[in-house]
Amino acid sequence: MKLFSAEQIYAADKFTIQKQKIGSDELMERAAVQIFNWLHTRMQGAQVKIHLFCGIGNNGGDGIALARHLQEHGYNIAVYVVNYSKTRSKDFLINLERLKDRKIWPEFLDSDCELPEIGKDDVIVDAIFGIGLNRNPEKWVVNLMKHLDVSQAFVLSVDIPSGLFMNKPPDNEDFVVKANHTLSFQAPKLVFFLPQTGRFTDTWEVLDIGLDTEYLATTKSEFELIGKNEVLPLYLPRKKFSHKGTYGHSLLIGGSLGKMGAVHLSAKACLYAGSGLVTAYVPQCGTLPLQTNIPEVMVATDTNETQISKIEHHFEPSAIGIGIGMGTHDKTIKAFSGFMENNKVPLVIDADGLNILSQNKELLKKLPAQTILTPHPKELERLIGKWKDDFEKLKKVKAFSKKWDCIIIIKGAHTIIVHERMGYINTTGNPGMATAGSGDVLTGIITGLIAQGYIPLHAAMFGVYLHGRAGDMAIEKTGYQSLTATRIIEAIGKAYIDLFAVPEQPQVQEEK
Ligand SMILES: NC(=O)C1=CN([C@@H]2O[C@H](COP(=O)(O)OP(=O)(O)OC[C@H]3O[C@@H](n4cnc5c(N)ncnc54)[C@H](O)[C@@H]3O)[C@@H](O)[C@H]2O)[C@H](O)CC1
Ligand SMILES: [K+]
Repeated sequence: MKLFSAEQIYAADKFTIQKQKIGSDELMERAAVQIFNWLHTRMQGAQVKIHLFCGIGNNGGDGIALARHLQEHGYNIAVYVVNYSKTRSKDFLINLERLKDRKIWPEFLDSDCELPEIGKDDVIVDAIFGIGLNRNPEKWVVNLMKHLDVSQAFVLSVDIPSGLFMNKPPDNEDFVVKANHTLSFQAPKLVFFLPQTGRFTDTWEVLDIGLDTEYLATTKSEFELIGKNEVLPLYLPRKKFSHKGTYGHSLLIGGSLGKMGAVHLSAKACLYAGSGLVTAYVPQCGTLPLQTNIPEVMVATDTNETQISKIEHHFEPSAIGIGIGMGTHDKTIKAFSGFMENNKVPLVIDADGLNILSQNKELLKKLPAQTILTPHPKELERLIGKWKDDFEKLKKVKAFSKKWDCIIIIKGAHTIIVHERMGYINTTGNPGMATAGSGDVLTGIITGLIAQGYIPLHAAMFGVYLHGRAGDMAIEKTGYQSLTATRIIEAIGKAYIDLFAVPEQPQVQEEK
């Protein structure tokens, strides 16, 4: 699913209005009817007080139009116009007139008004600012936002929590309404997925207001959400007449004394993701535990007992994952540099591999095309330098990806896969996955997918999705706290099967 910029949404509006030969107020009406239906389905006419706070632009217009529908269905409403500007939008005014025709008189709020009383069991509709916000709200509007927050009432935001910009974080978190739920028109907004701005709404949902499908399909966005619909077409089925060689030979290089578990987890995940053969290259101390615990994995051993000191392999791997648990011993740095000089095999670099790369930036020139880097935030900072906010971070990562012809997986609550000008945002996964070894599992999965023939970008998208989905399926048994990396691996099979699960149909009772 594409995530559009504010400019693209305005352009889609314009295009739709022309093509469907409708007035702009018709789009507002659709938006209001969709929100009304959402509320009506849940409230079923309940006489809970609904406070509608409406700005003077089109977001406010949505709120005013919604108020009319709620009143027509007998809801207990109070309508306020947050009068922050004299420049009111045309469709706001049309809907204000329609409201007045029904003898509903909103209360006009401005800088010296008294704030309305709101009970904690009431509902607030937040239609103050939408995607048109272009400067910080004035102080009195911020006070109103605080007032909404302390009321503890349920806050339903229209389109986007008021005060959130579409392309930068707020200057102050008090400048934004804290929404319990947001009903967003046509497409989710990028800000819902970034750590600095995603926390302003607990949950969100998209409402279809019938913007032109051709426009939406042909317009290129800079961000896309990755869900089942997006990864299913990437799936490479297993063939009947195939053998283990068909599915590639993965090589995982890493481990050091005390961190051998990382390779263990990566290698196991790689196997579970479907790699035909897996070899782990580890220091000598890793041989016995690996051979004992995962008999399916072959082990090649460094001459050094406790760390990797020279990387050699005597077969042609289909894909290599390197860096997991590897440490940054001088000997290992030398071995890594030597390896990078000569390696042409598709590569996934994680953990200490990334740290070594950050300290030896000349090695970036040696990355094979489309190498996948999987940094967590600290590793990313070492690689690209500091950023001032999430938006600058994304810009810098995109530039880095283009410059070095690599794919970067920014790990987080919503992992983002960056490839040149595109960012693919994952929708699976949960807070339980913030646990030791979870990243090693991801590296193993992605390496195993490349070995099976997925192109690196598809391996990154498919792998990140599968990893998150396995985590989601595993917590059904473990809960968040007890989820471990091993349990994620064990659920990879379930996650694969789930790709093809048909949603359960509601049971229809046969008439007797
Ligand atoms: N296709 C759709 O998604 C549709 C969305 N709709 C709704 O329209 C809003 C966007 O409306 P717009 O009038 O462009 O902007 P806002 O209502 O967000 O802002 C109002 C207005 O106020 C000015 N302004 C901006 N920031 C400030 C500020 N800090 N203080 C004072 N004034 C400010 C600015 O000039 C804006 O014009 C969208 O979110 C949806 O809710 C349509 O209803 C249907 C199609
Ligand atoms: K809003």
